[in-house]
Amino acid sequence: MRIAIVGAGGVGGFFGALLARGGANVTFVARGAHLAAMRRDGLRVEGGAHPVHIQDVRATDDPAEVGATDLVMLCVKLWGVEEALEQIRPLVGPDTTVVSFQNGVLKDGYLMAAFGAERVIGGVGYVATHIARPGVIAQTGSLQRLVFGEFDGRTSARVAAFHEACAAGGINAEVSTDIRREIWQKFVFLTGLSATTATTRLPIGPVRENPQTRAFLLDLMREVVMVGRASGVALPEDYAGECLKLVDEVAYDMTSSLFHDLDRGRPLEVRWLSGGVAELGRKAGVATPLNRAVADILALHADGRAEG
Ligand SMILES: NC(=O)C1=CN([C@@H]2O[C@H](COP(=O)(O)OP(=O)(O)OC[C@H]3O[C@@H](n4cnc5c(N)ncnc54)[C@H](OP(=O)(O)O)[C@@H]3O)[C@@H](O)[C@H]2O)C=CC1
Ligand SMILES: CC(C)(CO)C(=O)C(=O)O
Repeated sequence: MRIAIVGAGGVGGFFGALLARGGANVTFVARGAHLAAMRRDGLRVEGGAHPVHIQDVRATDDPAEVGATDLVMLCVKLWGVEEALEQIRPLVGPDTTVVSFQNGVLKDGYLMAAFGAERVIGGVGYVATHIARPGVIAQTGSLQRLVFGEFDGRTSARVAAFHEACAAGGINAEVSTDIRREIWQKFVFLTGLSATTATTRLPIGPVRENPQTRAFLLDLMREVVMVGRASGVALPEDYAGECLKLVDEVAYDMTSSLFHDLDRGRPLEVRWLSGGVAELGRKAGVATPLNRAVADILALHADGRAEG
C-alpha cells in the first residue's frame, strides 16, 4: 500500500514508522531540520516499550515528486491545515483515500471541502508523542491506537486494506462502524486532558489525584458530552465518567500535545479544542463556561512565542 504521511511529527512520525516497519510503502512529507535528519539518519521512535529505527526513510518536501498515493494521512497541526491541503494536492488522485488523525471534530470538514467527501474516511489516533529532536519521536507510556472507518458505517475494501497495513506494523488498529462518535469520544478525552495539563502545567498524574483538579477535569469533559449530544452525536449521558476511567489508566507522566506546544512556545490548537467546544456549544445552545475559560486563559499563548 502506498501511503503518504503529511506531517512527520508526534503522530505522523510514530504511526508512519510503524507502518513502514510493517512493509507499507511510506513516504513522509516533512520539512526543515526534521526532514534533513530523517534523510540523513533515518527516523527513530524512543521512550516507549518498543523503540523503532527506520534507516531508509522516503521523505520529501515536494509532494509532486511522489504523485498520487493509495492513502494520505494528514498529521499536521490544525493551524497548518490550509497550507498543507494546498500543498498535498499532487498526492490525491481519483482513487486516493484521505484520512486525518488530527484532534478535534472539525478536521474532516476541511478534507471533504478540499477533496470531496467520497475520498475521506474518518480517523482518530491515541498516542502521547512529540518530536524530541530532529529525526527522533519521543513516546510517553505505551498507549498507541488508531480507529478509523467510513462515515456511513459500511465495511469497505479501502478500510480493510489500511487495517491490514496497520496490523502488519504492530499498530493497535480498529475499524469503527460509527467513526463520528469515535471522533467525539476522543474529543471528550482530549479536551479534558489537554485543558487540565496545559492550564496547570503539570502531567495528568497529579491532576487526577487532586480532588479539586479531578472535579475540574470531569466537569470539562461533561461540557463536551453535552455539546456532542446536542449536536446529534450518540454519546452516552455519563460518557465523561467513563472517560475519567480511561484517564486513570494512562501513564502518570502523560501530558498532551497542547501541553508540549505551550511548553515550547509553539502555536496552540486551543481554538479547535476547548475553544471549539465553546464555539460549538454556543451554536447548540449549551453553556460551556469551563471550556470557554480555558480557551480565554490560553488565548494569550495561542500564537506561540516569537522565538518558539
Ligand atoms: N502528539 C500527540 O501525542 C497527538 C497529537 N494528535 C493530533 O495530531 C495532529 C498532529 O500533532 P503532532 O503530531 O503532535 O504535531 P507535530 O508538531 O509533532 O508534527 C507536525 C509535523 O508536521 C510538520 N508540518 C506542518 N506542516 C507541514 C507542511 N506543510 N509540510 C511538511 N511538514 C509540515 C511540522 O513541521 P514544523 O515543526 O516545521 O511546523 C511537524 O514536523 C494534531 O492535530 C494533534 O492534536 C493526536 C493524537 C496524539
Ligand atoms: C491525549 C493524547 C495524548 C492522546 O492521544 C492526545 O491526543 C494529544 O495530546 O493530542
